Amino acid sequence: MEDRERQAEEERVQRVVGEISRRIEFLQKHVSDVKEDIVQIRRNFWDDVTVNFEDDIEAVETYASIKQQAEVLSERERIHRHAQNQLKTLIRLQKSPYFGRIDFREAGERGAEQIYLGIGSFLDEKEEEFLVYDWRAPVSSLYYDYSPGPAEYETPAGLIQGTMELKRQFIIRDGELTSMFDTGVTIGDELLQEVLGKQADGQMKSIVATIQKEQNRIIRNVKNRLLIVQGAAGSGKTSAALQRVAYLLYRYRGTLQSEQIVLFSPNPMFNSYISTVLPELGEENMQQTTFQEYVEHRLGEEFAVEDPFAQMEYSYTAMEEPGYEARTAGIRFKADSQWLRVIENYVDALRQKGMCFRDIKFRGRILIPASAIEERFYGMDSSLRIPNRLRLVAEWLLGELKRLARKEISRPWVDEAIELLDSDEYQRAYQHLRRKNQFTEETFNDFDRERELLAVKVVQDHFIPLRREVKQLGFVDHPALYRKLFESPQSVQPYTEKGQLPDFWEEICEQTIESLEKSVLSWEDATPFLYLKERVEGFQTNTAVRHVFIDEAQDYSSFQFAFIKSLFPHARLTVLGDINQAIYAHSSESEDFAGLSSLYKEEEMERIILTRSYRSTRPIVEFTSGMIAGGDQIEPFNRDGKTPTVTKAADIGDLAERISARIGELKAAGHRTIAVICKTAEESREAYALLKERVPLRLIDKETISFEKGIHIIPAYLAKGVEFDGVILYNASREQYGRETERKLFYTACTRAMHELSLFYLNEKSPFISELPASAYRDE
Ligand SMILES: Nc1ncnc2c1ncn2[C@@H]1O[C@H](COP(=O)(O)OP(=O)(O)OP(=O)(O)O)[C@@H](O)[C@H]1O
Repeated sequence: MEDRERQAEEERVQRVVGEISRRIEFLQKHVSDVKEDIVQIRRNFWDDVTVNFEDDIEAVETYASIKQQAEVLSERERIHRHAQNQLKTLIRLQKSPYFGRIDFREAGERGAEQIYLGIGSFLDEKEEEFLVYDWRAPVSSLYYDYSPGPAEYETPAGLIQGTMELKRQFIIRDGELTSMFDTGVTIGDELLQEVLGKQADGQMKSIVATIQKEQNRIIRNVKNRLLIVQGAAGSGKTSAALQRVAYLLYRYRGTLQSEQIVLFSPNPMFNSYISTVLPELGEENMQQTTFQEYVEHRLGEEFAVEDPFAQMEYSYTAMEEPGYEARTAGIRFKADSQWLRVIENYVDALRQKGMCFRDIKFRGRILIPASAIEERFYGMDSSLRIPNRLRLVAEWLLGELKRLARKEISRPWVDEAIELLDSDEYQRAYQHLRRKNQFTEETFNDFDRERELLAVKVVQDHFIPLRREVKQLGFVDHPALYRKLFESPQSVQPYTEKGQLPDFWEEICEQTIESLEKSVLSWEDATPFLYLKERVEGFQTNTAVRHVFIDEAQDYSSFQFAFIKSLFPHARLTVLGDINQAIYAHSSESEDFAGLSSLYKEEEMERIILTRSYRSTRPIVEFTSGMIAGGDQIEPFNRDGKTPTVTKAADIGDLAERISARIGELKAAGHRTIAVICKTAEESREAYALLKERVPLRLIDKETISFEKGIHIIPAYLAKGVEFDGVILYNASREQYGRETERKLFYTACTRAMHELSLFYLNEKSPFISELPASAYRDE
């Protein structure tokens, strides 16, 4: 019976692959014909349009004819693009047309329908029968949500109920069926075992064939404005997020484009790590950015902005430096929604008084003093919103500049500038006068007129940057506005609720002023400063974006969430995070990202918790979950492996010796991606200097943008979100990981390991290890 089933499935695979091959052949011919058409149209473009500009009517006809021809071309190009995308999907389907089958009998029907699932749909030649269903089709959700028995799925037309009679999985490689198994409750432990047991190759993979039920809820959620996913390390948050992007693009095809989806990633390297998942699924990548990149882009060049990694480096290395406690308290306070309210209250108060303006200067002279701008601003009706008032002030300033430009013409510098003009400019002025018939034929008079014309031009040119500045509201002194909040410890009092301020406030003010004076914006000030600027100028929102994804969301502050929400007012938000990996000094402390969820109504949001961890072997999960509160809730996927090792090194030379030997062992065991994880960039550089003579390795820093297989040295905070076959903790000593604030960083580092985890240390091992039961690791 089993053999017969298998034979039938093999035959079906052959038949479907055969049909796909025929379709590919047909489509290739079609693509090449269309391409030929496009080449022809481009070549003969001007032959096929009638160009005649003799009079207005002819010109209109010419325009219409060009437009029509351009439309024909763009239609052919669209067909070409579409056919090529189809071709790409078919080529992938040809290798592996499907990965699953369900037999589903709808209630009231006699027979069951066989539904085969793959990465895209494929119809038979007559376009009547689905030989393969897209994994995102409504019926496909049965596969992910149910085991054989009663089952139901939602369609746009309503709920469909019935019975699933069979659920089967296939592995098809290069068009051949290599294995198949009928599965029960979860989706094929066998298949998952196989997938998870593989070596990493430096790129994240799609999980389409083995999506788990909980993950499917994340992928298919379309009801809520805010979806919060709290999931253990390695529980598939990023994987589910990317599958979700693919799902949304399918479900809303025709109305949703990939550019309307934005993903905030933890660092630039992460972008490269995940970049192949969507193309593998036949979709284009969404927009990817980091929050830092976004902030810097919006801030322009007003300040040198400290980057978040420099702040992190400070947090983990400067504990003994003076001012550390104050700065840390400042980082936390400025990330909180309390600080957001202070800024809101401050902006409200600015309607009455306190705005800061800059003098408008020209060649070292003040043309319009800040006081005049202020007078104008506060002379307006105070019920007008600040951004509207600023627009009116700008208009007034442009008028003033026009008036002042006329006065400027008689100044001596203008003569000098005219002297420096090249002959073309003279020629143009001369032509201009001629055209306007302003020549009088009296040489002296003409000379004066020419000089006047050139003077007007010179002044206008020199005023261009001033006018631009005014249009961009450059007369508002934002740094001074922000600075005023810190001028004295009392400055901020009127805007706080119940006068609440953090410890060390006086020192925080001093530190902030010191940094602003150097025109450096600390990372903790970057978002608040930008928020203040946007509130004053009027928020420049992005209304085109429909979905925003925030990965590693535990590293965002309440302030940053509020900012993102204001930036994308029409977007739905999917945030994915793990509170146990919150490694920034300002990180969210609560599981449901309280700062964020308070911005939404309860009925607008959904929370999903993922507790199953897929990345690491059972012994690694048992080791790492022991370090964190609530770790007993984390359920390892049952994959066996070696117990983590903890090795003491006698001295730094011995450490290098042992680590290079372990790298050799890991390589010999077939591991392709290996990371030596350090606490900071500083320690990574040290480790690199020590190891580079012994083993070829690559030092990863915050500038690194590509992720590849090989051996890496990497600071823990940059290893966020990525994974390695083998992880070596460079120095898991008490000195490096002894403070409570370092626990989550340590946990994040250890949870990057898929198959093997080795920890080394000098002197005394970290208490996060010694607290664990002795059976969780092997002392060496
Ligand atoms: N359903 C699944 N089928 C196969 N592999 C899976 C599945 N879910 C997760 N994985 C694998 O588990 C690993 C971890 O997934 P992912 O990086 O998405 O987890 P994460 O929750 O984002 O982790 P972290 O918080 O530690 O960054 C990846 O190798 C991924 O391919």
